[in-house]
Amino acid sequence: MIMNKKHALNVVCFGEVLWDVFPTHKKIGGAPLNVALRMNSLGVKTTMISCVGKDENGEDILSFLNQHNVSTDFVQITEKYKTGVVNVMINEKGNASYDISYPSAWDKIEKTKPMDALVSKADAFVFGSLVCRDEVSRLTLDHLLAKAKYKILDANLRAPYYTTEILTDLMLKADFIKLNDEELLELSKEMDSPYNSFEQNIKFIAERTNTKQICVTKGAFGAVLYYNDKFYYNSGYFIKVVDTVGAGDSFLATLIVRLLKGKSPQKALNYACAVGALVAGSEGANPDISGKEIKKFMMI
Ligand SMILES: OC[C@H]1O[C@](O)(CO)[C@@H](O)[C@@H]1O
Repeated sequence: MIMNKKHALNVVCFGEVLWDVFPTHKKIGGAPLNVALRMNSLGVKTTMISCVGKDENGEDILSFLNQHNVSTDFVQITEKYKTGVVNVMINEKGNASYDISYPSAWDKIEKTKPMDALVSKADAFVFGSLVCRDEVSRLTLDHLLAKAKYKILDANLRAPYYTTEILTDLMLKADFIKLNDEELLELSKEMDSPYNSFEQNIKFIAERTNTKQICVTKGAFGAVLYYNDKFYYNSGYFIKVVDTVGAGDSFLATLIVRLLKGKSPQKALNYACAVGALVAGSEGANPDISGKEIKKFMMI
């Protein structure tokens, strides 16, 4: 990755845009969209590649993104499929589970020529595994991965929509992998890791997938960053959890932006953990959080 503090950063996020439907209300969501919104709030020009249906939910997503200055030039509109909707269930600890409608418009992102130039010029390209559940979007992603210069995989495993084969392929192509602790364990086992420790499994995946940068989140207990052969740790910030929806997405967005801006890995990790905690302490995936609020929270 080329660290460049001077030019204005621009990032492309690829994948699901949808409405998270909670028992009493709905909130905008989709992991790559959550990343795009948070990066944008941190001052990075972000473009979303996705697809919505020709319906009210789709119009609402487009206007939300436009209001928040996330470019929608590459959000396709289809008459054949509905805009994505996800039923979100929150348990007593604030942890979420998802019922993700299929097929949704974002399963059908078609490859176009102008996307190639957009992606090849971007400082970073963010994608996840859920978007691979349908062949149309998966092939488009595969094509774009060959163009992107810094590829960030946010695994975001959503059962039953992934296979170890697809995951391994995505990890092999990625320059940076983000997992949570459960995902690390699951993937290490699937890949026949002989280890039990966190660090050994991270190194194992790094070697197997030829990836120098891996970050693993640990919920309330912070995160571990393996960055060019060194480990960095943050043990978490205390927050009363409202719901964990999108906390990992905002964490990743913040971490990547800080690293791209040339901050030290440790400082970038600390800042990202604080943002993740603040999101978990608010409703939905995309609460507004100011720089002032983050700094104040980190001083507690
Ligand atoms: O992307 C699938 C689901 O995961 C989330 O992004 C949270 O990480 C939700 O907003 C969405 O419904």
